[in-house]
Amino acid sequence: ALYQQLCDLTQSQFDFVIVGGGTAGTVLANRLSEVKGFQVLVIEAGPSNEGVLDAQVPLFASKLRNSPYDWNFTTTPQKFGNGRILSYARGHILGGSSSINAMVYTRGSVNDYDRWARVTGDSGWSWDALLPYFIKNERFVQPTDGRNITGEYDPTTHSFDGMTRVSLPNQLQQPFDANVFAAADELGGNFKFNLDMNDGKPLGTAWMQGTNGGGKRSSSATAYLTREVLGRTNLHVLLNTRITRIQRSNIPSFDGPELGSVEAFGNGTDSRIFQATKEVILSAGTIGSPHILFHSGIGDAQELQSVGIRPLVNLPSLGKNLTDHPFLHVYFAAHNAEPNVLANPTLLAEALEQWNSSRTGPLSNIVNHSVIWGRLPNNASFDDPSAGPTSPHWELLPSVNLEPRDQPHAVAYISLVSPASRGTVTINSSDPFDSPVIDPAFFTAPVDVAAARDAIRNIRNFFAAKSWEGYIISEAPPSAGAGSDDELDAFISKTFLTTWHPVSTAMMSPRQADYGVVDPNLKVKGIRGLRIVDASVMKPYVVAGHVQAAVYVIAERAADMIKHDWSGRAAGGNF
Ligand SMILES: Cc1cc2nc3c(=O)[nH]c(=O)nc-3n(C[C@H](O)[C@H](O)[C@H](O)COP(=O)(O)OP(=O)(O)OC[C@H]3O[C@@H](n4cnc5c(N)ncnc54)[C@H](O)[C@@H]3O)c2cc1C
Repeated sequence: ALYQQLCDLTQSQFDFVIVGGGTAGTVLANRLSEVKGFQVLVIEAGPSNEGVLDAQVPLFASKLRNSPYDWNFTTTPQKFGNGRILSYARGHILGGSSSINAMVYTRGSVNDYDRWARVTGDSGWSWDALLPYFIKNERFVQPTDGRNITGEYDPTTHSFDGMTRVSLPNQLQQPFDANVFAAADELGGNFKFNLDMNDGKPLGTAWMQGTNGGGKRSSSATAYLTREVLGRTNLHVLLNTRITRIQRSNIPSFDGPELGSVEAFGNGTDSRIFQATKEVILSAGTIGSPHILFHSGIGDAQELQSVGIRPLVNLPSLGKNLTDHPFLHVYFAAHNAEPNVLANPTLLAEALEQWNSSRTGPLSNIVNHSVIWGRLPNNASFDDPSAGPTSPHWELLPSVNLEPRDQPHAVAYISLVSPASRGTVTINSSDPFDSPVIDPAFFTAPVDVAAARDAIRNIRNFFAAKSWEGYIISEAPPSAGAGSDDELDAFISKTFLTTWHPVSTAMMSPRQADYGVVDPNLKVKGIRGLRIVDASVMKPYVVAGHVQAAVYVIAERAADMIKHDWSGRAAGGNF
């Protein structure tokens, strides 16, 4: 059942209490409640995703940022950005960030996951071992324009009966899309055509795939918490309720949790304690999970004491290793560029009518229709921060005319997907309602600056291809004319943003390691009965791609681990 507010739920004790109904939390809610003997509670701070148009129409995704469906965090002043502060979106809605994200679906590379397996000592985190979970998660569907998509993807890479809808662009944007692939064929090399970027070897130019199906966003809420799932009598989803702390359980139990209760606050002043008899599972995300743990006395003991929190478990790695992908925009003035639907009220009204009636047209698309993944040259004078030769250093996302600018334009969004910089999440007060202090420390590793320069030079080469003659006029401000390393660095420093992919603040480490936050089974070190299942556990290497697919497989695998650990012990267990 779905409860809109704290006072609607009378039951206080459950087998599992999942904190955060986001991308990972809703997967767990679905999978754990498949076991009829498990009583499962999910607590989400945000409201329902039902009826939120901006969370349904793919091209409206950007309207969800700086809205009530966003936690509206900001970063600390960024050193490389001359003190600039960035807004740092995180989903505050059922489905979490999967309900507000840009819907790009990329799995990452074979090397990314094989590195996780190597550094955690658990082969279950390798690409081959996780492949069944990608398959379990994905449901590939046809685009809504009904075109023949042969040659735009490799069907053998995909699953057609999983949960999260994945598709190709629902309507092509011509001549832009055709030009992208003509330029890729013309230039080859870094840009050569790749039939499917999701087969573990993403390098090259590929058609974009997104978590939208039937012309609508497919979030973890729409895919995993369907009406039928919400109808299960053993699943309870509580909205608009914020968890501030995890505490010692007052239920005496030999194999039950040590920290088995959570402190919950509703939208008013009402508060309650919920008890888990088996496990509390933190799925509050890369920012939310460490934030709750700090206020529960878990983290670096000295840092906690300095803000007046009594330490319970000393875990110095918590909140460290924040890893994110910096983001840049490079603009090119363009002739005949396809119109900006979002900026023209007449076109927007027509497009919305089309979307309402058939889920087709420009609003049914995610922002990008294609993507280019590339690597720094082999002779680069830095230690390679990537996971290996199948992992890109940068991603170029060619797009057209989607931002309010004076001139029609093409734009390349650049994401640096194998960064070496590491930041932190900390707290500066003992009040759990105060925002955490977020420092992604972008570009503090020089190799990240080198990768950004290389990406900018590559997108210039790409748009200089003959295939763009008559379309691209010239590079536009603010990057136009920045040629030397120093000039490029100045442009990067003035303009970089985030791709909103923070991970690793509660990283995995081998079971016996005295660093790290969770073991390879995602159990918090030094505490019984507490797991973390979300993007924060990625061993301090983000996948070289957009991260939601990785979060889905982490959650799917975690659900199997949890079922396995409690199988036979679930009252009336039913597998
Ligand atoms: C604007 C944006 C664009 C993105 N674009 C893409 C993209 O195109 N492709 C891609 O692959 N990835 C993208 N990402 C990243 C991806 O969506 C996230 O990495 C992923 O969804 C994170 O999943 P999670 O389960 O770790 O956290 P989330 O999905 O963020 O879930 C955490 C949940 O916990 C809840 N919560 C937090 N604190 C509390 C608390 N104290 N009490 C109760 N509930 C709490 C939150 O409200 C949220 O619902 C984007 C992210 C953002 C924000």
